[in-house]
Order: sequence, then structure tokens, then C-alpha cells
Amino acid sequence: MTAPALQAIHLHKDFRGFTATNDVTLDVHEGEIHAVIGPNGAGKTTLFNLLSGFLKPTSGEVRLFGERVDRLPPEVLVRRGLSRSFQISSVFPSMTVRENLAVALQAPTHLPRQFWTSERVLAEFDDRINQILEEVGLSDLQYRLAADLSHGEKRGLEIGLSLTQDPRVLLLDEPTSGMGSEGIERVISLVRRVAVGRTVVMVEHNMSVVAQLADRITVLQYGQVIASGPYEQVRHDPAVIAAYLGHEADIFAEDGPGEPTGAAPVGSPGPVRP
Ligand SMILES: Nc1ncnc2c1ncn2[C@@H]1O[C@H](COP(=O)(O)OP(=O)(O)OP(=O)(O)O)[C@@H](O)[C@H]1O
Repeated sequence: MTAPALQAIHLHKDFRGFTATNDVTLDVHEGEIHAVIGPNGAGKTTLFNLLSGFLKPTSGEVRLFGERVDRLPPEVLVRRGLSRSFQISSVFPSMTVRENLAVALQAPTHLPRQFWTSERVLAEFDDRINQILEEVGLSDLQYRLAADLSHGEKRGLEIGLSLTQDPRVLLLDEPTSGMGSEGIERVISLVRRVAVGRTVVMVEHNMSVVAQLADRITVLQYGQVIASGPYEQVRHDPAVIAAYLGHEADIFAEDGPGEPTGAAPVGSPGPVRP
């Protein structure tokens, strides 16, 4: 039997006595889209930081394709096939979409940055850039300045930047955050496209997006896993309903998640941690 693409095994993270991640064990199967959800402060970001090497666990293990990686820095994890979606700050606003991808592709190579010229780099990585543009649906906008992209298009570029690292496992941190319905639709189809042949783990507050994309879901509360499984199973789980009750009682509406909208659920404050 092949090892899961990504595993957390009895993962703990304490911040000076405060336990943000408490005995988290989860398997992400190769090829699946796995969503991590939970009320605000549940420990989703901390878990993502642990999985991607940005934080070292207090105890427990992270395994990538069966190999222990929790003591490795993020850049080594990238070389092993795990990449986390870039934040907006890593997009150069005054460069075109195409130039942004060229710079990202050039970064891990031997090419010295001081000799970088747009034309030379663009020529060297032409085919790969075209392929990524196609994948993230930005071919028509390749000569547009990143600053002039819509929110959804910019998210596409950020994910495109991650793809320059050839990830087998892609971690997406709230890919639809701050978006209206059009941007959300765009990101849903984008995630579907980039998930082909890859494993995707995402933190996402919008339940409609989770319902449409995720093969399986892990629900966190107070740093612990309270449920995991497919959407239909998780939405009926009493512990999950209780975790969201009082704030977003309709987060798992009985008539289904409906169409995504900008006003879709965006994470409840959650109950106060005991
Ligand atoms: N560096 C830190 N030092 C101390 N406490 C921290 C640190 N990072 C996170 N925490 C605490 O750990 C808990 C989990 O935080 P985390 O950001 O992982 O939750 P989250 O589920 O991502 O929340 P949100 O949905 O609001 O983004 C919170 O109570 C937070 O205050």
C-alpha cells in the first residue's frame, strides 16, 4: 500500500504553554482535495504552518510521501514536492503576469539575478510559462500588469507562482478569501484544474466552496480534530454542528450549500476556548 501524500501524526504545537495544535493526526491521500475547516482560532493556520515547515512541532511528526519532514525548512520541502500558495506580497505589481512567472521560475536556477533581463529570462522559460498560464487560465492576460488584475485573477497568479515549483502537494490558504461571487467561481474552477494530477490541501471558510471542491474534510476545534470525512458525513456530525452553533447555525444548511456568493459563511468566531 502506498503512503499517504501528506500525514500529520500526533502533532502538537505549544506556544509558551498554550496548545494551538493538540494531537492532530490526519492522512491526505494522493490525488485528493482535502479541506481543513473550523471556527476562528481552531488552529487551521498553525496546522498549515506545521505541514509546510514554517513551524516546527513541539512533538509529533509530519510525513511527505512516507518520509519524515517536520524538521526540514520550507525550501527543502518545496524541493521534495510540497508548495504553499504564495501570498499577494510575493506578486510584483509593476510586472506583467508573464514576467512574474519568469522571475519565479528563474529564482531556483543557477541564473544570477543581477544579470536578469526580461527578454532573456522569458525566452529561457517560454514553454513552461505558457503551460502554467494555460493551467491557471491567465493566457489572455499574460501581458497585463499584476497590479491591474482582479482579485480572482491575482489569486490565479499566486497559484501559478506556486506551480513554478512543480509541487506534487499544493497547500492553499483560504483561496477565496475576500472575494465576490465571480472571483469565487473563478477560483473554484482554478482549484479543480490545478488539482488534476496533484494533491491539494486547503484551509477554506466558505462552506459552499468546501462542498464543491473537497473530497474529504478535517474539522478542527481548539486545536483538535473533531471530525473527518466527506462533506455529507461531516456536515451531519453533532460535534461539528455544535462547534459552529450559536454563530453560524446555518453553515451546513439542510438544503445544501447553494451557490457560492461573496456573502457566504466566512468562519464563525467559534465558542470561547474552555
Ligand atoms: N505565535 C503564536 N503565539 C501564541 N499563540 C498563537 C500563535 N499563533 C497562533 N496562536 C494561537 O493559536 C490559536 C490558533 O490560531 P490559528 O491562527 O492557528 O487559528 P485559525 O483556525 O487559523 O484561526 P482563523 O480562522 O481566525 O485564521 C489561536 O488561539 C491563536 O491565538
